[in-house]
Amino acid sequence: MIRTKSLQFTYRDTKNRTFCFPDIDLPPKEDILVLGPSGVGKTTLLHLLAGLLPPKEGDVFIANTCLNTLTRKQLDYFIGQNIGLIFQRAYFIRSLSLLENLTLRERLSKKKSDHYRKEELITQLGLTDLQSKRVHQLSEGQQQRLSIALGVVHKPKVILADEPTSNLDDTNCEKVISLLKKEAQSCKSNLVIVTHDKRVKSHFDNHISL
Ligand SMILES: Nc1ncnc2c1ncn2[C@@H]1O[C@H](COP(=O)(O)OP(=O)(O)OP(=O)(O)O)[C@@H](O)[C@H]1O
Repeated sequence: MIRTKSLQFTYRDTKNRTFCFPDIDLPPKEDILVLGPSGVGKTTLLHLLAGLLPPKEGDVFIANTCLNTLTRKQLDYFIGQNIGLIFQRAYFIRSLSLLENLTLRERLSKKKSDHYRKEELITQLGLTDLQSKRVHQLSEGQQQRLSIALGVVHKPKVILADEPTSNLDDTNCEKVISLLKKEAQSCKSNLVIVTHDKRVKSHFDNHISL
């Protein structure tokens, strides 16, 4: 479940611009696209939902927890357990292999290690032959697919994906959309996707436009 109320945000160095976001009320297991022109604040909204940015005004509720009421330590733990963020630009430890990056993400969530799950994700994303490669040896599209695996490996309650298909060809775009939907379904998670990609829009009914 994701709920926001009267959410506003201002970046410290651009105080003359305040983003005011429409309220969101997303029941468990529902998915939604966030649409809008470049610069309107889509990524900012995603980062507010992920607890990475503190709102100037308003509240974010994830699974009935109001993020604003948590201490820094509680928030870090909550994010690790419940949020799966797939960044627009992928963040990895470049000196580690694909599999080692996944294992590290799983450890950070403090959830039980599940080797079968990692293998399954790697296979579904067509990365089987690459699992021992260091991340810097992967193509951009392969890194984007790894980024998706990192976002869902710990079975988060909320999957937040920022342009998850922008570097992918049609075949991999289809794979990623169906994997995200399947993961959201099997983990009973909400799925929120920021996108400009027409190929993604046709797969979802719900959207908010900023
Ligand atoms: N850390 C930051 N400090 C100051 N301004 C920022 C920061 N991050 C983003 N902005 C500005 O806030 C605005 C909204 O950025 P955001 O990335 O949320 O937009 P977006 O809708 O996701 O854009 P795009 O579709 O191009 O990715 C932009 O004008 C951007 O330059």
